[in-house]
Parts: sequence; C-alpha cells; structure tokens
Amino acid sequence: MAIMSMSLSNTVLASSQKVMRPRRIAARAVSSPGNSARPSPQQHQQSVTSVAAITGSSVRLSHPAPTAASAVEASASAANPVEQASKCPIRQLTSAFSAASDSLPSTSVGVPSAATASSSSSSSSSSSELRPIPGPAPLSLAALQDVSIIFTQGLHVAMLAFSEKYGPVCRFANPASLNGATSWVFLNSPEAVQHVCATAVRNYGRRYLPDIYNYVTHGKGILGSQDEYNARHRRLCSGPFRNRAQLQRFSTVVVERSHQLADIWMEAVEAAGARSSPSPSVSSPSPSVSPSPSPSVSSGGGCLVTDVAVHSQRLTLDIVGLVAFSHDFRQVEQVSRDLGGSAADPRLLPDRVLWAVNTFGQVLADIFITPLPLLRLLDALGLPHLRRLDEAVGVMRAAMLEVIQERRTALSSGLPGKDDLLQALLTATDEVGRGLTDEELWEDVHDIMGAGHETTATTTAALLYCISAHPDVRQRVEAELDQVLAGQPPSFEALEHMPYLQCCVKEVMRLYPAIPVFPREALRDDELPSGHVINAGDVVFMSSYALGRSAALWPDPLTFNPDRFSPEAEAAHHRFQWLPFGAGPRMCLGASFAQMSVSLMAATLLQRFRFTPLHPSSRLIPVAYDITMNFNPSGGLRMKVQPR
Ligand code: HEM
Repeated sequence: MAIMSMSLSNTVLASSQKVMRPRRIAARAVSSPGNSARPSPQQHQQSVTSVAAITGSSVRLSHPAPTAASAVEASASAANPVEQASKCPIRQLTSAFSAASDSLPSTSVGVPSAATASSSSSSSSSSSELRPIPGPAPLSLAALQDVSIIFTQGLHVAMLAFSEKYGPVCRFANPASLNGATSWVFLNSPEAVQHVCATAVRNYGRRYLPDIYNYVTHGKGILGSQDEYNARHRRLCSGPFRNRAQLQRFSTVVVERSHQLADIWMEAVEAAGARSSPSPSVSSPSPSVSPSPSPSVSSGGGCLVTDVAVHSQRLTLDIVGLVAFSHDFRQVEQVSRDLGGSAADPRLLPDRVLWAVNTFGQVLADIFITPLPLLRLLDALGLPHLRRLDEAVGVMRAAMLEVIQERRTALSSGLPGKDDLLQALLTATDEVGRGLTDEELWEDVHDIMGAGHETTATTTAALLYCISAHPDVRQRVEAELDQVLAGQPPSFEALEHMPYLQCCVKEVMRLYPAIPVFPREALRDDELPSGHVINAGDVVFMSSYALGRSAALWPDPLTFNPDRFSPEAEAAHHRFQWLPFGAGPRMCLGASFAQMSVSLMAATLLQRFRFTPLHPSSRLIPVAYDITMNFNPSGGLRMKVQPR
C-alpha cells in the first residue's frame, strides 16, 4: 500500500503525500510513557496503524480459478491435490495458504530457476515483437499531469488511470534514478502480473521499500527483509497460520471478542431504550471528520448510530494482540466509553505498549514516503519524527522482549504455554534445527501484528457497509447465517457452510483491498509476455485496486456484486485478476487468517444486528490510503446499528 505509494515518491512525491491522515481508531484511552513523546488528544484519535505496510505475492500456477485465498491456491493445489479437490472455502483457505505462503517458488510449484525463468520468459515472448513500453515523455507536461494524480488521488487511483490512458503496461522515466529506480513500470494485466509473480518470479523477488521502512526495520522482520532472510522467517512464522487446528483456536478469540463488542452495543441500545431517549437523528448524520473524543455516537429508538469503522479498529487490535502474544489491549471495553460519550480516562489503561503501537503507526503513516535525509533534517529542526519513532519502537521492543523472557523461562520450567503465535514461534525451528532469537521473535511478531490489525479492521467495516447498503445481498447473507447457525454462535466450522458470505468477503476485497499496491524490483533485464522490455533496476508496480476495478476484467466494475465469486463465475476468472493479498513469495502471510477473521467478525455482528449506512450516502465508499486503507474522505463509516 504505502509501500507502493512511496514508490514514485520518496523523493519526488515525498513531501506531498501528507494528503490523507489516518483517522482510524483512536487510542484515546492510552497513557503515554510520560515523556516528551506524549501524544496529543488529536494524536490519540489517530488510528493504531502499524507496520502493515507491505505487499505480497503468491505463486498460483495450477489452480483453475481463485476461490478463497486466490493468490495462493494454485501453489497449494500443486502441493496438495487432495485439498485441491475440496470445494470448502475454509479448507481451501487453510490448505492453500499452507503451501503457498512459504513454498519457495522453485521448489513447490515448479517456478523456474533464474536461468530457466529468463529463458522461459524469452521463449514466452519469442513470438511477439520486442516493444518499448508506452508512457509520458520524461519531464513532459503529460508526465507532470499524470504524476499529479498520484499526489492528489493516490497511487492506486493513478495506476487505474495510467492503464486506461497508456494500456496495461506503462513506464514513467526516472532520469535521476531517484531511490535507485531506473524507471517505474505500472502493470495492470493478470498476464503481466503472473509473469512477475510466478513465471519469472526469481527476477522480481525483492519488495521495493521506502526509506523509512528500511530505517525502522534495518532489513529485518518479515515485512522489511528480503531474499533468504525473508524466506526463512516466512517459513518459520507461517506455521500457525497454515495449521487448521491453530486457526480454529484463533477463531475462538475472534468470535469471543466480536461477541463482546455485540454485547456492548446491545447494552447501549437497551440502556437508551430504558431511558426512553428520543430516536437518534438518523436523517442528518454528522460525518464526524474531526477527531472528537467520542466517535460520534448516539443511541435511542432501539438502535445506536456510530462510526462502525472506529469500533472495528478496536476489535481487531484486541484480536491481534491476543492472537500474537496474549496481550489484551482492552480496546473493545473502550467502546462502552465511546458509547457513553465520555472522554476516556487515560489512567484506566496505563498501557505503554498501546501508546507505542499508536505512536509508531501514526508517525509511520505521516512520514511513510518522506526521504530519510529530509527526516533527519526535520528532527534536527525540532520535528522529531525519527526520535518519536525510535522511542515507540523501544517501548514495543522492551515489552515484547520481557514477555519473550517470561515465556522462555516458563517453557524451560515445563509450565504450560499460552496458545498464541509467540508460543508457537518460540519452539519453531528451521531445516537445520535453528530457532528464532529473541530479537528475531520480537521483530516478526510485531510485524505480523502490524500487518494484521488495520487491514482486517477496514475490510470488516467495508464489508458490513457494502452488505447493508445492498438489501438484496443483506437478505441473502442473513438467510445463510440463520440457516447455517440456527441461533448458535459462528465458528470456524460453520464458515465452511457459508459460501455466500465468502463471496461477499471476496467482492469487498476486490473493490476495497486494504493494501492496494505491491511493488517489486527487477534484478535483470526481462521481457513481459506482451513483448515489453523491463530493464534491470526498474521498479514494477502491481495493484490489486487497479486490477479489481479494471473494466477490462470485471463487467460493471464499480458495482458490488458478490455473485462474481460464485463457483461458476470464478471459474472464468484469470488466476491473477483478484489479488488483494498480493501474489508470489511475498504474498500476505496471514491471508487465510485474515479471510477467516473478517468473515467471523462480520458473521457475529450480522447475526445479531442490522446495519443501515448513513454516511457516506453513496454505495461506493470513498477511500484513501496512507499505510493501509482508510475512510478519511467520508470521515468514517457511520451506520445505524439495530438489533435484529
Ligand atoms: C484483509 C486483510 C489483509 C489484507 C488485504 C492483506 C494484504 C496484504 C498484502 C497485499 C500484502 C503484500 C505484500 C507484497 O506483495 O509485498 C501483505 C503482506 C503481509 N501480510 Fe497481509 N493482509 C491482510 C491481513 C493480514 C493479517 C491478518 C496478517 C497476519 C496475521 C498479515 C500478515 C502479513 C505479513 C506478515 C505480510 C508480509 C509478508 C512478506 O513481506 O513476506 N496480513 N498483506
């Protein structure tokens, strides 16, 4: 997402992209560590971003069509034909992910080695003419106009516009080789993406990263690392996310916490009913753009009106904290206070980790594409972005290392461990029996938490909105929920019997991918199947957003229509046309967990409530991206929430 945004950016676009500031959940109840980095109330209103800044890719080579974790499935199928036969969405998810996320392309799915990749690449295009890639002339007016779209509307919108203007492959020159890129190439065809992420993946294995990301990660962790380091950590960390039993256990956390949120909503509605408050003014919702202490909530008349996107952020932060290292951020509890309309008392949650997570995310989102030299200058001039970032990282690291030490001690004493990601990673070893060091553990767990929080929150909020904005879709979802659950809580197993809900999840990710761009670096000269020439040093951008909204791939692309993902319709899709989790060896590590979580959160809430979108009033949600998707352009997703 941002990673991509930064692409063109770092230097050129760098300072401009402050356009959209995240307005996600606010850690309003956070206490700062009591130093100069103490966040202001406004900052507390900022979401708890995190390192979700990434990009992904998978290696789907043989599956006929994407079903669940589309990008992964082919490789999964290649590795496990039994699972391939399964039509069960969750089974597909887990099995697909298990093979895909970590199979190095050359081993499990037969992606050619560097040498063969280049020859296969050449042969694939030997029948076509070599042709230059279209695009604006360097430093021309057209180039300026095009680049201005990135500044004003974001790279995701620009990529769609570029493909409409120049075709599915286009190039922007970078005469000064800013950020080391010889030029920027934008791809918007499944065939080209397949080439980069599968056929010739060895040439494009490295993710392009912004300065600040390299600064923060030092090339470590999962998100910021490259090559063998990344592959090893992916192999070690993916275990829990591809293990069905582990996913099942994680699913109980998701359902329990979602029920907690539902209970709080229900209490608010009932309390308001008992007070006989007047009906909330649903006809004139305030967009609540300002970071007010409460996310503009009102209740009464048998319902409440609130920004559901704020609550979903609280929900997913709790979930990732619990799943990652059994840390309860108690953000859902905070919703009662949101609904009471009172400002939170920071003393109630003296959580330094939460403060750090918030600060880290907020600063990172603010400066994501700003070049490092400029950041150092700003720090020297008294705008200490880097210092605040360092401080937040220090707090998170210290807290996590403490937990790791406690866990190691418990483990060596034979005490029962927790059932979380950290516990699984403490004992994970690679092929030569080597485990993860404490430093590696904290970096990886932190990355996974960061990648999993806002992405799932915004996707869930958008899903609730889209389903509710389409009464026919809502009716079908409700009918499926009622029939499958028969009044019981949703579960991992029950999801397997909810194909229509899965279609809705996929459709929302087509229109609103939480991370819209995944960039790669070209190591050597290469040729796309279309005959276009890629040069060594080019940065190649692919976009799930542009693919998902391409009229060439999807009829009536801006309409929310879950039936696009019925088994019959999916069978006609290109394997690389729906890629919300990226594709190839850098594909999202948590794809199956993400789809499961989003589905379960939505199922739990839709089973108990009916939502009526109030703001924005359009069916298409205006979204922007900083590190991940946000709803800043409409000031959130304000909905009437009514018990069913
Ligand atoms: C709807 C939710 C999510 C979406 C749309 C999403 C999407 C993505 C995308 C597009 C990438 C891209 C990478 C690239 O090509 O460079 C990525 C990477 C990643 N995601 Fe997700 N993600 C989601 C949720 C999660 C969750 C829940 C987790 C963990 C629990 C997670 C963990 C990761 C990690 C660790 C990476 C980095 C992989 C690497 O660099 O090798 N994601 N995600």
